[in-house]
Amino acid sequence: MNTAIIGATGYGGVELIRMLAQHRGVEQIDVYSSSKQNTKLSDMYPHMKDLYNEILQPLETADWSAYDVVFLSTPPGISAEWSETIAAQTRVIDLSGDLRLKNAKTYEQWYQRQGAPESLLQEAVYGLTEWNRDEVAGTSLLSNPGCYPTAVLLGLLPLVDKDVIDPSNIIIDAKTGTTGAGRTPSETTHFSEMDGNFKIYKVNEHKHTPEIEQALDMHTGGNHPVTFSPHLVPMTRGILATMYVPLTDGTKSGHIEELFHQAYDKEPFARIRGEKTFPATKEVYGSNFCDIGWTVDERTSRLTVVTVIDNLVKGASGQAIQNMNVMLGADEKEGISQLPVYP
Ligand SMILES: NC(=O)C1=CN([C@@H]2O[C@H](COP(=O)(O)OP(=O)(O)OC[C@H]3O[C@@H](n4cnc5c(N)ncnc54)[C@H](OP(=O)(O)O)[C@@H]3O)[C@@H](O)[C@H]2O)C=CC1
Ligand SMILES: CC(=O)N[C@@H](CCC(=O)OP(=O)(O)O)C(=O)O
Repeated sequence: MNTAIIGATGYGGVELIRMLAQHRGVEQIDVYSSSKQNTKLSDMYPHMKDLYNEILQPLETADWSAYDVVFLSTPPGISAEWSETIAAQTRVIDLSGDLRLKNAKTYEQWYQRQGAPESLLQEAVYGLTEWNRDEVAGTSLLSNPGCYPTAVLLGLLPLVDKDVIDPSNIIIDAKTGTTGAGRTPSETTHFSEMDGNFKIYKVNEHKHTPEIEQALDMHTGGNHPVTFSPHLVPMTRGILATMYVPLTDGTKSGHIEELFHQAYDKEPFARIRGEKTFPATKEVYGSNFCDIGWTVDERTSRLTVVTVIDNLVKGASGQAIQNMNVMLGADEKEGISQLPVYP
């Protein structure tokens, strides 16, 4: 398999290389850059020295048809511009938010930029692999989910799908490490702003809100806004999402357990930790796992679901490779079955 990465100099790109390099079906990983062409990627990232020696190439002269898959690991707006050209020649996996929202107006409202062409939005398949495997297998234009939506939806979909929670009153409280913001330093994420600090940001304004709602609404058939409060914590990787949801009348905790098992017992990357057994971010660090725990509060009839992922793996590059494997009919676990790094 021949692969190419646009945006290879970013965190998502480097994480793609780490895992593609361990993929037994991948022969070539070419890297493209809009700003650092003709230098070695390992000059920027010395941890790759002598392990990955490819030179960054310019996008303009690429022959995309030479690749089985092209990954776009670029900021919003870039894949809206490039996907059409590349998708005419080969498979595309877009890690940005450009092709996730089916409604261009919703994208424009939340991302405050013009959306991708309508034809691309309709063609792109949303690749939350556990819930969309058949569609993923049949597409050549894949939109990889956002990091927060991956953590949130893997925890909620088994429940909304079977009507055991009230979808009109969902509260999501999620925490992320700073790599979620990419490699470019910013005032919000640099060391002295984050060390020993803990911040809430973009409350009710985060661009992942409509992505979460779109997926939930597809399962409920309704139109239910969610409350979403993201937080930044002083760690490099990881997301822990806590979802507070009212149970519908008569739902018992044993039924919740059964639904998680029904949804995920055969899934290689969704691990059920059980009732009152809560996962921590380090337990999935560097891996493609999403771990899930929960508890029922009988006093309030509320369910608390907790999920953890590594934002750069299951939240981005790992899930992108999982989707690539499904698209190409390879073993879904190939290249991404590393154990978490612990401690
Ligand atoms: N970090 C995370 O946890 C997650 C990230 N994502 C999404 O994945 C994408 C990549 O994220 P991440 O790697 O963290 O971001 P980074 O900021 O670390 O990297 C993005 C890369 O995009 C490239 N780029 C910038 N401008 C252009 C351009 N005009 N044309 C082509 N390439 C360009 C840059 O490389 P160069 O200058 O060399 O071209 C840069 O290295 C983003 O859309 C992000 O939102 C999704 C889920 C989780
Ligand atoms: C810490 C931090 O800033 N995290 C990012 C995570 C979003 C992301 O990377 O996802 P997209 O692919 O949807 O752009 C944020 O909150 O915007």
